[in-house]
Amino acid sequence: MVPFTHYFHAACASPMPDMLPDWYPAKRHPAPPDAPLFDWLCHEGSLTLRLTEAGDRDFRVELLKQAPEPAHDDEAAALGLPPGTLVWTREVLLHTAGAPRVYARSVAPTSALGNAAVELDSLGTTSLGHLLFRNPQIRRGPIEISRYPADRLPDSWRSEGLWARRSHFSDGKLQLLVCEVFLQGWPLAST
Ligand SMILES: C=C(O[C@@H]1C=C(C(=O)O)C=C[C@H]1O)C(=O)O
Repeated sequence: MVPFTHYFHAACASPMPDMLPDWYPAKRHPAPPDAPLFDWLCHEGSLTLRLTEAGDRDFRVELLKQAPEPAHDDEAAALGLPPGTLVWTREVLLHTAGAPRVYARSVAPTSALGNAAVELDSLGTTSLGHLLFRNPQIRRGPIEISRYPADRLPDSWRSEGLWARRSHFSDGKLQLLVCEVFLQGWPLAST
């Protein structure tokens, strides 16, 4: 007979089901956050530029990771890919006014990096926003918002219920899904 403790440990060891984000078009979310965070989530222009201005030009990108990895299920669905497809992935922290304020994760099918492939691969700590917003061929799709699963965030910035937004950037060939999570302590005192 299998002892009770065996069942107990097996139950504790089993992975928690992945909490999924619940994306809604920003203006149709049933329980959106208050201003000014909602205004930041809905902002269609460059977040890099807005954060740079809000931090009085004290802005920098900290590169956490840039590598191919399996897409999360919601990312794969948004890009029309089978679950788990390997995608080009870039994760950064956007620092302004002396601290990380936003975690950003951008993913693209490796076959859809388009003409930007070389530039994307060599971005380093240059903001992706510079590349996206200086090219008039690249259009932003509608912004969606959701609370973001804590277990997808870097360890030191893990917190339940943080707000995120995502949108799709494309010039026809490039297919890039950019997700930005507003970290704890938001909004900035200056906003
Ligand atoms: C999309 C933008 O670029 C920002 C910069 C990123 C980066 O360097 O990886 C990622 C997402 C954005 O937060 C923007 O500035 O709006």
